[in-house]
Amino acid sequence: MGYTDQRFNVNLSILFTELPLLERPAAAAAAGFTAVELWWPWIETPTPDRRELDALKKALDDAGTQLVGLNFYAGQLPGPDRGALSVPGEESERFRANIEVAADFAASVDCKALNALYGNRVDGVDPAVQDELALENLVLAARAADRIGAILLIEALNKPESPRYPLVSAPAAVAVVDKVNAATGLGNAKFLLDLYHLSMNGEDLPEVIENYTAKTGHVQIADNPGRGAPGTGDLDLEGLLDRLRKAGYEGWVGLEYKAGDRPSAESFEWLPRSQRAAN
Ligand SMILES: O=C(O)C(=O)CO
Repeated sequence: MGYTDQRFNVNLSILFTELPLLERPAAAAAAGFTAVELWWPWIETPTPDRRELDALKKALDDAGTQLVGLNFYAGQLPGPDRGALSVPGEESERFRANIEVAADFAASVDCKALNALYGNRVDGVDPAVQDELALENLVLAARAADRIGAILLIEALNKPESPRYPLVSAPAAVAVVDKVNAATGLGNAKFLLDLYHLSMNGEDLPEVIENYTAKTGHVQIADNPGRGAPGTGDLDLEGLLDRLRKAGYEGWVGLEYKAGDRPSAESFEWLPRSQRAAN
């Protein structure tokens, strides 16, 4: 048990961001990793030029890295936004325009998990209206994911850092997972269980693992406080990952932490090099 048994991947939207996007896959590979994940890399546009998509695919292929998770377009993230799909008007339209583009890109690199951030509450808009729009858009996203044999992830964030995001607990995110599956009948919507966000919310992590592992499609980690590498905070991440494994989780564990005051390549000392390549 312990870190030895896990399949780690590196989040290239939070680690290696000191490098241009197209250099990050090779940097992760040089650090010993074979799997990576990304937030939507083109925050200004849900529909980048074909050449940009091809260049990213080439960078992933040339580095020998497998993309194992991709966020749909989520507005300005990093930035004030936390998704677009529940935000009426232009942002929802941008999310819709992104669905097939993101799914086709994921298919082109054999990526099997698409993460759909829900979006912030908007002043003056009835939350029920936002939730209705969200369900419509999530159903479209789940169908697109299904078309390419992928799962659709729904993530809980943390309230202190995302005060306008409505899914700030595991039960809230899982309730949306259940609604999407009930609406599509596809069963491919899953919970993205991020131990950092949930611990920031003060949730009982062993209880969350016990209750929701069966509905979990992806896991992400960072230590708390600080969102740094394992060992920089107080979380028993090794013990929590053991619990997840015992509860039946065999999927990816995304390293979604900040390197801090050092180059990203120096932030993996907690994980022996021999355990970085996915098996
Ligand atoms: O914004 C974040 O913190 C995320 O985890 C996005 O996936």
